[in-house]
Amino acid sequence: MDKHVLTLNKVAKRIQKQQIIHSVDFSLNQGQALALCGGNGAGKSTILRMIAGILQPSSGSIEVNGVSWKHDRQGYAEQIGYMPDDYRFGQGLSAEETLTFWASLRKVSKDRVQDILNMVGLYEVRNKSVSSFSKGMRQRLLFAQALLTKPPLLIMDEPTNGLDPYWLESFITLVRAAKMEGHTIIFSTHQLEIAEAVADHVIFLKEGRVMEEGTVNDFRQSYGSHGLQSAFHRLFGLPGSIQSNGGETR
Ligand SMILES: Nc1ncnc2c1ncn2[C@@H]1O[C@H](COP(=O)(O)OP(=O)(O)OP(=O)(O)O)[C@@H](O)[C@H]1O
Repeated sequence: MDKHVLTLNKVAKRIQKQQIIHSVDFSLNQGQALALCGGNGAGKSTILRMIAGILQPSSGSIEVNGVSWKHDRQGYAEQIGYMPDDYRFGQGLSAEETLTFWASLRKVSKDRVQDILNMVGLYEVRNKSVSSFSKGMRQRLLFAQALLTKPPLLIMDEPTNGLDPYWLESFITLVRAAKMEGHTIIFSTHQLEIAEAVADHVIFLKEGRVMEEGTVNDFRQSYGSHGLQSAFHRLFGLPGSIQSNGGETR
């Protein structure tokens, strides 16, 4: 039997009097990628922040490789890399200085910093101030820091926001390579084509509940060739939905 890298067991989150996440269960095996999809406010970031240990569930449990944040924070932190949906970088620091700072905190070698700058296409601009970077360049820097320690679990909140088509392609290649290297990946996205390109498993969330889940193939079998788009349209009631018999729009 495959060993689960990530397990969520009846995870719920209440903030003040609002139930943000209702009992969510899922697990992921090594090398698998899971996409969390859904409209604005569905609860994607909240789930990812709980997995990243930034928020604690109100009930239920989360384990990464059998380690829970509650029982072993240091051990848990070593299991994960987290790419937030937004981050305020230190003023005036270059890309290389920023990554070197994170690398020193995590005892990562300087060689790894150079390798990863190369990998995400920021090597040429490594000495430029991050404050001069575009959104897409900042996203690539955040992706680099999440992968610095080669963590077993990579958590990414809207990783492709602001990427142009070239870097979107490159991102897909990087994520596929990370999977091949054995990283397990969970990410949120509004871009269903990204989910389709890299995810093994997709979960649609609405108002903090899992509405539908399955493999990309499961969605194709249920909804036709535009499986994820059709499921999204059905769940979120957008016009122009695609019929289940093979992708004709109404
Ligand atoms: N600290 C908080 N206090 C109160 N409500 C919150 C808090 N954090 C999140 N929420 C609410 O929880 C719900 C889920 O938010 P979340 O950011 O997880 O959604 P999301 O699916 O990531 O949305 P988006 O796609 O817009 O980023 C929203 O209704 C949001 O307003």
